[in-house]
Amino acid sequence: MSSRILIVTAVEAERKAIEDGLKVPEHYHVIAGGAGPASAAAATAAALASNSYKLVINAGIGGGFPGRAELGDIVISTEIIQADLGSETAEGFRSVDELGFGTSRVTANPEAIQSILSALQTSTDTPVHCGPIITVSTTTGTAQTAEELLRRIPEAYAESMEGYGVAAAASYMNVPVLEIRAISNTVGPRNRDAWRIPEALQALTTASQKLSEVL
Ligand SMILES: O=C(O)c1cccc(C(=O)CC[C@H]2O[C@@H](n3cnc4c(=O)[nH]cnc43)[C@H](O)[C@@H]2O)c1
Repeated sequence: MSSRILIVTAVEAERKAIEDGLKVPEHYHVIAGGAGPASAAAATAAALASNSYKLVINAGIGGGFPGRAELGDIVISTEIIQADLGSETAEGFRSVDELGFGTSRVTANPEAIQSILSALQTSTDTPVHCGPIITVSTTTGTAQTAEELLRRIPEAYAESMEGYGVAAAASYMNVPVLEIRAISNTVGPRNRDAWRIPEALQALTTASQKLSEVL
């Protein structure tokens, strides 16, 4: 079995933040696969078709749900959920799972979660949370959408745009997967001036340093 880990980010700045923290870079392949679930799935599938990996990680900055994950915190996924994959009906949104023609959920690898969680909790002051991370094709920009997403997935901690794409490709190839997000902004009314991207990228580098000590 391969000993390498594939890490997929959306953009180059996230890729660099991860790579800057890695202790033994040759044990990892870090790619920026593009924004959104389709680009992320395509990039992950292409990487998995040409090499074998023991684990796939989707990593980057993300939105945190207020009261669950604050700016600069780290969230590790327990489940990766495409929150907008389904149908609108007269009774409201129904996921593909409820409608019976697919799944919008991938369970993250429990052993990898535990290893990363222990490494981060014992060695950094950064708060680390474990919970579902949702994937959306459109970044949430209103309180109404944030409420609707929490109605659909009450236990969500964070939001991103790539997790489910990466997870779907990894699951298809039977490779364990998880998602890690450093919180750059709050999920809710859009306020780009309040995004803390440099701080989130720094938290990502620290997390990458620590995870590369245990994976
Ligand atoms: O402008 C920059 O310097 C810069 C540096 C690093 C990353 C970015 C991005 O815009 C990354 C986009 C990426 O971030 C995720 N993200 C962040 N916040 C949210 C959110 O509230 N809801 C959904 N996704 C979010 C997402 O995965 C994007 O692909 C810019």
